[in-house]
Amino acid sequence: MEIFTYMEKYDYEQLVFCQDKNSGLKAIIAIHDTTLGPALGGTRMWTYDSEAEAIEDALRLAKGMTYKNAAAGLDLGGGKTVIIGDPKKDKNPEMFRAFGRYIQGLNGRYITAEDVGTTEDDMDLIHLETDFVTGTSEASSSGNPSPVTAYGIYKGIKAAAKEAFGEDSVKGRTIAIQGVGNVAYALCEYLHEEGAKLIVADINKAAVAKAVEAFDAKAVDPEDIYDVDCDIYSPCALGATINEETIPRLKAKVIAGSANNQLKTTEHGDIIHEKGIVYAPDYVINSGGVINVADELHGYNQARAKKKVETIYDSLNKVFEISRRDNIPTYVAADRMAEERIESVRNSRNQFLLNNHHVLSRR
Ligand SMILES: NC(=O)C1=CN([C@@H]2O[C@H](COP(=O)(O)OP(=O)(O)OC[C@H]3O[C@@H](n4cnc5c(N)ncnc54)[C@H](O)[C@@H]3O)[C@@H](O)[C@H]2O)C=CC1
Ligand SMILES: CC(C)CC(=O)C(=O)O
Repeated sequence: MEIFTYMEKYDYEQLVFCQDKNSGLKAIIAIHDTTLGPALGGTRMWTYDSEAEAIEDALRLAKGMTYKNAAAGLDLGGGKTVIIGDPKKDKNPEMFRAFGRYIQGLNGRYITAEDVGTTEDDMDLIHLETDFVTGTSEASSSGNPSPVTAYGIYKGIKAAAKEAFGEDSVKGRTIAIQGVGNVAYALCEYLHEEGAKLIVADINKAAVAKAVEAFDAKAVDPEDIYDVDCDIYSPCALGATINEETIPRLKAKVIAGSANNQLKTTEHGDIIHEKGIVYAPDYVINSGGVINVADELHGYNQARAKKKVETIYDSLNKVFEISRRDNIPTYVAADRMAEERIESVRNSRNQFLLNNHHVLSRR
């Protein structure tokens, strides 16, 4: 990958490589766009096959955050970090403290949070070095975002069910859930409570066993989740599972889950649109977590955050309406919504304004 060519093509602002030999830290912070405000996005720790794969993941995830934060109506830009390593084996406190110092060095251009492979404890370690971190265990913090993300996914599944089946109840619907980690386990609780029939798959057998036991879910092998008879497919593991290989196998009328970057390419979004599948754009339906942690920046209020998360239902209705009206795929409708908001703010910032950080104010 020609990195500058790629950054220029998709308008990335900054890519930061962080290395600390002492702790083994190898992290990449990608900042996509800060038109709406500082870039907020989680830190993912994952075993990548190559450095190129890690860079690509950081870039794609950061751009997704720009659109997610814009579509959610937050005054925040988009960024994301990936730490290269196995979260089960390679973590140590010094690693997260070193990472915290790199974040501090960005002086507020980037604010981090949890994502796959990182925890509240990791955020606490980062917090020893910087205030530009959310989702810590402090009483004033919003804590782990996953349960709130799950609540937003539940509301979003209901909006998508209404679009596809004419009613938003999931009672009696069969829902195939890929990955039963932090978000999906909490999601299963909501769906089970309302009477949905659940089919689950995960590469972690213990996670599957827990869901089978708690929600009377049916378990299938990870590779078989695309073939099951279901009304709704809910991708809640990693991205790119909607692709040329899986689309012909999917029987669901709705795709709605928490994973980021679910479409392998935009072409796959076009194909599912043509097939009449209702796709809830990933960054709209999974914005509950970021809405929750962003609330912290104004002094966390749980009730206020929950109320805002519930607007995911209305945002998706708006996306479906635009998609129907203009006969465009839902991912295009969502992109338009997000881009219009960013553009309008960009255009309204066309006058010079002296602020605390401007070179003139140092005189
Ligand atoms: N945690 C949050 O608040 C948010 C999470 N997301 C996204 O939602 C997804 C899930 O996040 P979490 O639940 O926090 O992560 P997690 O790591 O707790 O759960 C992911 C689960 O997927 C499983 N998995 C991985 N590869 C798989 C495969 N090929 N087939 C089946 N299962 C597989 C893992 O074993 C794990 O149990 C991620 O894509 C994340 O980026 C998006 C927004 C917010
Ligand atoms: C986990 C969230 C708090 C932020 C994020 O990175 C996301 O929504 O993907």
